[in-house]
Amino acid sequence: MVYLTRVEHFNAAHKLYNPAWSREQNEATFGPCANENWHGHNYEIHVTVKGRPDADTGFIMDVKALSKLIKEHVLDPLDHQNLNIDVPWLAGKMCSTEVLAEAIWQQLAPHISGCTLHQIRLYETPRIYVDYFGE
Ligand SMILES: Nc1nc2c(c(=O)[nH]1)N=C([C@H](O)[C@H](O)COP(=O)(O)OP(=O)(O)OP(=O)(O)O)CN2
Repeated sequence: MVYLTRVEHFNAAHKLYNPAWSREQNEATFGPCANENWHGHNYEIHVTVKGRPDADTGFIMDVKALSKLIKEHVLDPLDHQNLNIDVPWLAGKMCSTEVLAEAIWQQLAPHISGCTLHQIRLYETPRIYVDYFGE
């Protein structure tokens, strides 16, 4: 099995805020990440597919085609958006890195053909990242 990864990036605003909780509970749990007036991140996403290289092309899949799929289904909906407000498929969800990685998988997986989506690695900051394997 061979693993192929495409790295992309997007910028977005969000806050970590549970609307079912009081402001005090949100601030106690999430600290400055609960700031009502939002904060932003330069996210980096690593999308990994797995499969066997095709005998004719040597490709698991054309990585340029993978890049186009990521652009259409992930970057265009998320880049320069407010994750809590602007993205229909995140409506009602907590916008943590974990939840975002799972949601990105759900958006992308149905469009990968000829090989298998293996991993979404999502960096919220250079020091915080999540790996999601679809389970
Ligand atoms: N389990 C999680 N914990 C936290 C998440 C998350 O998505 N999952 N997110 C945050 C915040 O969004 C927060 O903004 C993180 O940014 P920051 O504090 O700047 O992160 P760094 O640790 O990289 O920055 P330092 O300058 O090194 O403190 C919080 N928790």
